[in-house]
Amino acid sequence: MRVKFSKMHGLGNDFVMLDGISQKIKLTPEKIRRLADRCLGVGCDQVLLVESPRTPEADFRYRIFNADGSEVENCGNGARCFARFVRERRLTGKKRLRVETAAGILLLKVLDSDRVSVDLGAPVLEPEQIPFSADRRADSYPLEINHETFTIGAVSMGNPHAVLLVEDVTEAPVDRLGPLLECHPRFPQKVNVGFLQIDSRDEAQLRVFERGVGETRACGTGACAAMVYAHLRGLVNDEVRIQLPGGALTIHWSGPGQPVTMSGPTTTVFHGQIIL
Ligand SMILES: N[C@@H](CCC[C@H](N)C(=O)O)C(=O)O
Repeated sequence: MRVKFSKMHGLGNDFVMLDGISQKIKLTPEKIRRLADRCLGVGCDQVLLVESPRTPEADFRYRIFNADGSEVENCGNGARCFARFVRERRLTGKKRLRVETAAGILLLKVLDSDRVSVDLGAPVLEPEQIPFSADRRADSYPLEINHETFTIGAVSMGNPHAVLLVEDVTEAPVDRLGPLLECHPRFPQKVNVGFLQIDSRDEAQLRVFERGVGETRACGTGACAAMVYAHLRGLVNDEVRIQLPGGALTIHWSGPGQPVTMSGPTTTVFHGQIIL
């Protein structure tokens, strides 16, 4: 099967974008792993597949696959690239889009200069819905890893996130703790792990070890989860500029029950074809 794709990225979090409306595409975990492989395929953190919606309220459905082949619920940087992709591929001319994901409907607004803003809805904080094993909901939780206790925040932005506060993000033990936390038994569906340094009430820095990928240059839902945790702890204002290794995102959240919005850039790198 010969498939057309676009290679895109949001702050260096990179994607192979597939139009599953104009072409018939049958993906398997093995094909996804090959597409994502940086030596044997195109190379990316996530493969994103655009399909027709299953509900009349949405313009499109988009499905998200991590580089390890697993299908996941949400991807913030991917949502921004999706909005640009469907317009570039002339699948729509709309600047406001409603897109169906496994996590529900996202509202996207195409702004000027290739920027897109995403309304990801309200964060989920109830442990069993994250899912995270805890007796009751709390702003932070003690978590034991190899006989050491860490304090974490647990938030779902449609997909699960753990957030740890660190003094210095450049020195954060991302490579050591990331894989241990990703597969921690208290997160039965595994978890994305964010290491957050607060610089002021309006600025922070973040590195994310992504479930099913490893450390990426940026994680949109990770930045939203980090904002939610910092806000719950009373450390930041309602709007924060979060600096990730690949660049900055602006995140807005005014508190529990309110939607989180994220805005940031999108880049198209090249278009190609591959035999899958
Ligand atoms: N890069 C993403 C998140 C992609 C999915 C994540 N790895 C998961 O397994 O939930 C983003 O920008 O949000």
